[in-house]
Amino acid sequence: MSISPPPVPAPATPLAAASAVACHAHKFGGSSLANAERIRHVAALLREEDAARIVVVSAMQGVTDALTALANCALAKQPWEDDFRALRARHLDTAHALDAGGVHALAAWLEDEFATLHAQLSAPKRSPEWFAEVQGVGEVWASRLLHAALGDDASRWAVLDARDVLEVHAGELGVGVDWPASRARLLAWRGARPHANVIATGFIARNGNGVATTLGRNGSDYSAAIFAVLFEARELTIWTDVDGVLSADPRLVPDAVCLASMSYAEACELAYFGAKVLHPQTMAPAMHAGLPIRIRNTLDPEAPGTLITAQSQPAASPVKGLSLVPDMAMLELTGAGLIGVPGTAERMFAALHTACVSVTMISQGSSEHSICCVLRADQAERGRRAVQAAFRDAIADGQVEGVRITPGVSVLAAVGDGMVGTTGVSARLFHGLAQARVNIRAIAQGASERNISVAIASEDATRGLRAAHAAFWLSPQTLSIGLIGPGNVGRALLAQFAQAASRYGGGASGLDLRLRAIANSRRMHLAPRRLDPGEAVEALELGQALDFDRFAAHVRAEHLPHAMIVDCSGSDAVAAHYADWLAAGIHVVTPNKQAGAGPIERYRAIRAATRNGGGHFRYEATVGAGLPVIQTLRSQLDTGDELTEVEGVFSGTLAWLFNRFDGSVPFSQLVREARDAGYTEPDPRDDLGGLDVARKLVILAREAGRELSLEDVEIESLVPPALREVSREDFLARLHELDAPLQARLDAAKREGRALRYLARLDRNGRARVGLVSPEPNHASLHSQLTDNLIQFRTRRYASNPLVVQGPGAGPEVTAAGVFGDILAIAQALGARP
Ligand SMILES: NC(=O)C1=CN([C@@H]2O[C@H](COP(=O)(O)OP(=O)(O)OC[C@H]3O[C@@H](n4cnc5c(N)ncnc54)[C@H](O)[C@@H]3O)[C@@H](O)[C@H]2O)C=CC1
Ligand SMILES: N[C@@H](CC=O)C(=O)O
Repeated sequence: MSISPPPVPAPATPLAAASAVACHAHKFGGSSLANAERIRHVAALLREEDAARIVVVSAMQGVTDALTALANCALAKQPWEDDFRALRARHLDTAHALDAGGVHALAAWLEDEFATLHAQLSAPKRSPEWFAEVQGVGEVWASRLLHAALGDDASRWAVLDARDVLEVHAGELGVGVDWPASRARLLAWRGARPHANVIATGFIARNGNGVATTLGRNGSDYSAAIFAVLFEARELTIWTDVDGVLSADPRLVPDAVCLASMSYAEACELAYFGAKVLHPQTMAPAMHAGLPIRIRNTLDPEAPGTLITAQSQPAASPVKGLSLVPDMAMLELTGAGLIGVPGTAERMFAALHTACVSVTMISQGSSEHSICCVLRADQAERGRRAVQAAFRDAIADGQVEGVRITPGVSVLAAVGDGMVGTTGVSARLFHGLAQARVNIRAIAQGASERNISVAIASEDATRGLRAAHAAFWLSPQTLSIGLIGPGNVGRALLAQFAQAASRYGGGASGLDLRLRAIANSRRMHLAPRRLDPGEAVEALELGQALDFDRFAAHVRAEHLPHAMIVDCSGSDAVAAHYADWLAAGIHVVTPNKQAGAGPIERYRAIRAATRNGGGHFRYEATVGAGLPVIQTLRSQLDTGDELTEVEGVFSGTLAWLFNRFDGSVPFSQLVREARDAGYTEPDPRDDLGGLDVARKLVILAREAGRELSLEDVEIESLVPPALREVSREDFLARLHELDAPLQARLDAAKREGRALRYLARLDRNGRARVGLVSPEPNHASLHSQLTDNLIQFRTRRYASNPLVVQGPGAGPEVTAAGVFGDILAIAQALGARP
């Protein structure tokens, strides 16, 4: 789209010279003037500035709509008195609050105003001028309210009713300004009012006959630009209730960012395509006069806002903003008879013009076999009939197939001066949309290269907008992370996240790990943007009841490129969700062995989900905690080797216990110490009963392609039968019952000059056993220490001398590091260079 601003004739007598001061123009919208408190706040903002000021005001929030409704009711002879009284009361209340001492006689003045309005609404004569007078009176009231709010300073301010000065006419493309006449009137008006500062009414004006009129919806911004030019202001600040122009609608894109600067052309493109920036008409006088416009937040005046000037400032992204126009329809004219025939487009668009149908986007392939355009949905049927009528004969002759309307369409536009001459912008947009599975129905890019527009199904619109935003504003390696299970391991992981925050916050590495949700067995907390890892556990205390579906849906945010759930629980109930999460594209990382060693059908479903294009699944920390056990095995298998046997110490807890157990301290006391150190499973019977070791053996066997299950493993339990079924608390209370049988095993081993070790073994025949043994004195397990795991792989390549992985195999820190490593490995697979 190209906007050519209407000419703004140079002043015959410079007004700034006439008024002798260069001023700064401000415009306050209805939200900034919603009540007495806001109006006082605006007055305070104005008092802070030393320069001369011209301030253009809208009506108080909602007042123009209320006046329009009153006028419509009066026209339709429907009751309007109640609404009139409410409007009067609202203004009088505000007047009393702002002019309590009656210094400005504001209430009395307003009473007169409302009496006039009442008479107007009751009058039998109704004309367009009448309507404009009723509709525009809110700005007159607002200007007086703000004047009163200036208090002692008010004497330095004059109030300007724009109808005394601003002369406009209905132009072909909207309201046009009669610049020479307006300038002359302003000079005359100014001559009688030498005040340094002026409050002018927005929205309203007069026509050449001196009759009241308005500048159309959102006309106050236009008024502000016109007055800024007329007063030759250095800059125009438009005050609103947001921080500036955002990269996309923040209600749809939570990650939308405030733009520091943009060009007039960018602002026009965005405004036209649905972003609530400024109406393009507003920009026209400013563009012509080279007037900088700044958008600022009344509620946060310190925020720098967005500066709109002729020159686009260089920015990180070639795209400045994304906009979305909903409620559109696509009209398509197709037929072999269109090919190479001149004048087809002219006929189609002339028909639409005659039917008063506005066209938003046009697309035609070079084959000329079809031509399509996007229209407002409520004009689509009218457009279809018009085009059908224009091509009636060609349709009857079969040269044109017909006119088709596709409803439910939205137009998504990427806008930016930086797109001009930059390669790869459309590739990024289309790739982002493709990743979000958004189908593109039609594409348009003008030769200005400032705008790429796509027509997409409205049901995909929000997802498409978010995906496109992520493609341009976020690192493509932004991971939305949900953590389940902030226990020993989960908390250690949070601490590691906190420590690495500066590295993985989307900075130099490009990788942005965003913790956005946390859950324990009872509660969850979902953060819209980002959770501070240092405060996540505390936030959980105030969370809501755990609901896995909502948790996963939140983590899989459409506005973020990737989603990951990190399960640091030991729960089977959580593992039961993995296949669904993976199938939905959510990556899963876990130290929880329940999935890798759980029912074989579930394991197969998980594998199938990852194979069929789902998320990545990594669970390195399930065996050997932070040790590279699974990846070592994988790299052998992936390079063509074959596992024949695996044997070793698979439990950090049992390694630590039997490294320490020499009879000097009861076994039960050592178990308590291991538990306190965070080595044991949530229920230490999983370690002592051999289940934890058996699970790890199953995981490795399955990794090597064997369909082993827990039932296939011969397990020796160190837990006496009487303690196997009791509650965890009872078990811990009766731990001493382990002491005598284990002391007896130790004594027997010592008598043979041996020690005890709990070993796991999968032999070449597929036999799997875990249990307590007294190994030969030269066995490697006797030369390990503390929580050392020792995993010996015998493969075809490592046949006579096994491949050994050894090191600490339990503890929150090393386990969390293993989990963190898996997260980074997935990020790397997604393209990050952590
Ligand atoms: N501690 C260690 O050295 C190692 C632990 N692991 C594994 O790490 C996992 C966690 O171990 P720890 O942190 O020591 O356990 P923990 O008992 O300290 O923490 C478990 C956490 O999971 C949560 N949780 C339990 N059931 C849940 C459910 N149904 N839904 C949501 N949350 C649930 C709990 O609320 C708690 O926050 C276990 O699967 C364990 O096998 C793996 C390797 C080493
Ligand atoms: N409890 C387990 C923790 C790691 O899987 C162990 O002691 O090895």
